[in-house]
Amino acid sequence: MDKLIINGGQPLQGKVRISGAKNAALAILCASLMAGDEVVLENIPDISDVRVMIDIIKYIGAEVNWLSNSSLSIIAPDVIVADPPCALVKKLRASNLLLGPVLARFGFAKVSLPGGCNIGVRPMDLHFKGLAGMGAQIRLESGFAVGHISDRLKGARIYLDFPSVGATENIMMAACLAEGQTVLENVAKEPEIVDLANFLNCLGAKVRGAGTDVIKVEGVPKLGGCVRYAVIPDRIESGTFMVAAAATRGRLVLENVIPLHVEPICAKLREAGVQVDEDDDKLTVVAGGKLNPVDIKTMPYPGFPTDMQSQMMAFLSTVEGTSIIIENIFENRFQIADELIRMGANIKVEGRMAVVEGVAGLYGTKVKATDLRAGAALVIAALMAKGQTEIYNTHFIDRGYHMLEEKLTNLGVEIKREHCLT
Ligand SMILES: CC(=O)N[C@H]1[C@@H](OP(=O)(O)OP(=O)(O)OC[C@H]2O[C@@H](n3ccc(=O)[nH]c3=O)[C@H](O)[C@@H]2O)O[C@H](CO)[C@@H](O)[C@@H]1O
Ligand SMILES: C=C(OP(=O)(O)O)C(=O)O
Repeated sequence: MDKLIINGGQPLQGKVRISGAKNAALAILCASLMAGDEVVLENIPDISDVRVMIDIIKYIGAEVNWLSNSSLSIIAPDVIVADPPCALVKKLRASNLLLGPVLARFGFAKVSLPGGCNIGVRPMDLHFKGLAGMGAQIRLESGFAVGHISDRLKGARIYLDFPSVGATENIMMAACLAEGQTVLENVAKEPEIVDLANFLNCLGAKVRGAGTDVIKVEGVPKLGGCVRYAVIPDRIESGTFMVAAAATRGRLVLENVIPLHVEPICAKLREAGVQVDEDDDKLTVVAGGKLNPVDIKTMPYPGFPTDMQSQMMAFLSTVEGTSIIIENIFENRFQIADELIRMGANIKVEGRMAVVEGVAGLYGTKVKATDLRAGAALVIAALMAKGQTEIYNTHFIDRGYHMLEEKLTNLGVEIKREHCLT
């Protein structure tokens, strides 16, 4: 176990380069199992979720080699081990994305129900409904999702009751190898879905409409390889640094960003009185003077992302006035409030609503991350706080932030990591 020790109170100043998107990279790693030839992926973040996913796909039989600290070569096998070990699968949420590709390519899959952060109930009913709609026999057996297909999946019309990111991805991937056309309605529109669709098309799939409510996939018998595919920048890492700059009343230039993907975050920061300027793949965030409280409701993209809610809560805890946050996606994402309260914040949680009364400042103390974004929020709180903060459970933060300490050190932060027993 490690802890992060941060001496706060300084505005963030300087430039930071954003890494590749965790959620796009994880889905694309799963999709690589469907490739008939070598795939070279670039802009892959070297974070613990990616490392675990690589271990899983290697176990399944893929040959995976790092070509640099952010690029990988993958050669998927013809014969696989279709039941990766539960201990690995349970380490991350995105392992649920193995089901569609493995089933579609190899006809059988047995994948433990995924693990990941405890941010709420995370069923897979929509994934199962979609795959079953294409002719797969899917059942839940002692904590495993087990799927069979007798020949090839069959294209179908599938309506999602909720635009689930994972269900959209799983069904879209499987549909690439189905016979005939699949029409997926009420799908998720997140940028990671578009990135995955672009990658699949690079392998020879025929996916249209990603990024809209309806995705149409014309199935092909097999997919090829891809000489080079660069994953999009991480919009949640971008948002985290933007909010950290605002929270510390700093001045930060973010490089390797797609401004459109962070528009919901830019909009809320501007509403709070933070200056956000866009220029191609760069964003400049400048905060100072009096800021305004804002209300936030998390929604599927292009709404405000649930993965940025905790970081905004940390920021708003020192903005004078009352901010209201409504969490519509994951019911346990307010666990962070207790830790912020330890640091002096004034937050009341009532079901899916949190009321944040801005205080003059936070103070450093010992706190623990309860999930990945709660960890990011505590880092932001620590950057603002007077004195020293020790953040425990850093393994959550390591799931999703590439070189966090190095990046913050370059921005003038005093931060170090120490091994600890708890
Ligand atoms: C690896 C990855 O990409 N993770 C992201 C993905 O998670 P994930 O793909 O798990 O999130 P979903 O979009 O599927 O979940 C959203 C909501 O749908 C519900 N649901 C989902 C599937 C299902 O079969 N049945 C069902 O009821 C969930 O309980 C949740 O309330 O999207 C979330 C929502 O933007 C993000 O917070 C996660 O960072
Ligand atoms: C919830 C998240 O990820 P996952 O779905 O991988 O748990 C996240 O990235 O904030």
